Amino acid sequence: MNEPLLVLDTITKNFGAVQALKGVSFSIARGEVIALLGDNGAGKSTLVKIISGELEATSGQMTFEGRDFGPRSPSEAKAAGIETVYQDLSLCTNVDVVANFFMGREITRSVMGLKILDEAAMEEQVAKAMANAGTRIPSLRTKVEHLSGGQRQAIELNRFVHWGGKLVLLDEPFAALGVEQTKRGLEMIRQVAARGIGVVIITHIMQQAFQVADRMVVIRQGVVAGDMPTNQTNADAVIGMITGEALAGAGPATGA
Ligand SMILES: Nc1ncnc2c1ncn2[C@@H]1O[C@H](COP(=O)(O)OP(=O)(O)OP(=O)(O)O)[C@@H](O)[C@H]1O
Repeated sequence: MNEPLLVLDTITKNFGAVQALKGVSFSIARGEVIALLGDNGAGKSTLVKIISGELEATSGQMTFEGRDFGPRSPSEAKAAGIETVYQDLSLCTNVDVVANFFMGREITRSVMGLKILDEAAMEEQVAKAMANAGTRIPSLRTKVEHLSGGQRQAIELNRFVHWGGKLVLLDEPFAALGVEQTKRGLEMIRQVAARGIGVVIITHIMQQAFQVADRMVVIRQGVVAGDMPTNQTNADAVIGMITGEALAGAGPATGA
């Protein structure tokens, strides 16, 4: 049962002459939150896109739940339970929360031989999912365009969990959010992980990484420059790994 959720083994990615990833290996356990850190251009987004099926690796292997994994499209990754959650890019803003939750998976019932949407049943399921996650939205019939960035993110994460997601990828999820919404977002990530879901979060904000992650993986110039449990490192050591000025294997943490 202790097998990792996702294993990356010597992943490379070339864009023409640019070697964006030069052999990246690490793994993610169920229920683990990994902060993926690195300077601009280090290769973080490329890596996340390979996991989510938006890009194909040039070489290397991945296994997901012990099986070979190499999604050729985001929908293949999604079918396996892996998804990137964007703040609002994948929500339809001109329809309400319930419609977004069920997009493509609507519950229908039959009335005189005609299939119609079972709005009441759908609303009940969304309300339950939101309540379980402690997310409060004034009305589930509100169009998403009237909701805040934080609320939209909460809807996306709830939807992911509800439909059996196993590994969620978040690329700078709080870039456009205020302090309070960021705090709630970080709490929500911990709740998602507590359900056994793996989480990979790209962030440039060290404090967020230390607040939410179990492990830090630092990418520098396309290779893993550091991979350590959060409680065994500190901000100075991580910054050193990001910039390449680290004393290799920077000693034990003295506090973040
Ligand atoms: N589609 C592409 N075509 C060509 N080069 C690319 C492409 N995507 C990324 N790169 C290059 O690959 C390298 C890694 O980029 P990537 O976006 O993965 O970095 P990142 O760590 O996510 O950076 P940032 O924090 O700035 O988003 C960079 O040198 C970038 O210019």
